[in-house]
Amino acid sequence: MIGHVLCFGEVLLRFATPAARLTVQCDALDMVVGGAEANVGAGLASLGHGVRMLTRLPSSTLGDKARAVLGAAGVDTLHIGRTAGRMGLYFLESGAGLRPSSITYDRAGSVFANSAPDDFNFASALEGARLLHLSGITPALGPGGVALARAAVAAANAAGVPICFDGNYRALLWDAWDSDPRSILTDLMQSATVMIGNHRDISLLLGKPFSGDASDRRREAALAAFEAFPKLQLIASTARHVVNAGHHRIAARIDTRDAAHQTAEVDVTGIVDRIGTGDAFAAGVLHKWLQGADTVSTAQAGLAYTVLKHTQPGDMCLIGPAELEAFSASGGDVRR
Ligand SMILES: O=C(O)C(=O)C[C@H](O)[C@H](O)COP(=O)(O)O
Repeated sequence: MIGHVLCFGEVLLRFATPAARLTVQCDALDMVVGGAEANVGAGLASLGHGVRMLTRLPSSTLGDKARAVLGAAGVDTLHIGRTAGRMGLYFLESGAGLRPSSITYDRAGSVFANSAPDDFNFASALEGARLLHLSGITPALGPGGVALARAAVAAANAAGVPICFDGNYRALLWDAWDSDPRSILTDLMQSATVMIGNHRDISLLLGKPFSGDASDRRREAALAAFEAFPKLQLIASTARHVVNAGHHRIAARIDTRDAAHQTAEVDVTGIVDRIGTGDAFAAGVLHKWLQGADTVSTAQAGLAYTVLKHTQPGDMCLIGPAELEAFSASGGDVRR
């Protein structure tokens, strides 16, 4: 495979209560395959890019299921290692109205979390790659996850492959061990060319407050990040205002060293599934970044892909390029 995006991270199974139900009210849960980096990979593959997944899965029917779903999305799964052990899981209790959804992780000791850098052939998976995508979830898994993220980044640097890093801050994971997210994430960000994250993520990284939603605050944060991280070329973020669980207002923003563009806000009502929408945003942005597009069309594609994901159940956005290009903020009637 040549010219692919390599996605590195844990693939999970999600077990979700049906719409609006509490766990205590359910006898059955819906199972889908997810995981932040896998979601970005499935989105990019659906948009027509070559994508390879680098991870490790259990040699069980659960691992088979995860690999089959990625393969069906068009992702190259040949570099996925298999070994005895457990699958990382997460449980989603679906919110409704003013009651937000909540997530319970059950992923400690998974095959991926227990892996060592030597369990992966980074150099071979990166051969011919245009980009390595990873996120702040891998180092949040514990000291072993930090070692994995560092090894992936070092291998990409050695191979001259640019890196996209999605902050994906997960307090539940960082708080579960004696972690120092600022120093770990700041160190990884030194190697990033593309950052998916907003002014609050930059605040965490730099230890400076950039609160407030005004556009100039966001620009100030972006410029501080460009100064702190020498390789960084592009920062992509969303501005999300939550009205209730089924209604958000979302804008997309792209900052480069010398330009910024923030789209108009889109009213997203009747949300079917909010999980994975950040990853869909990343996929939409990278889709255009890989084409060398300008800030305006990159922001628009990120916005369109994340808005479209809100209409789809599951973690992954499997919408193709034609529908992405045809997206209009006012929706439309049945196409026939
Ligand atoms: O939390 C994790 O570790 C996961 O990987 C599970 C989900 O697949 C992603 O969290 C989705 O992320 P969003 O696109 O930000 O909703």
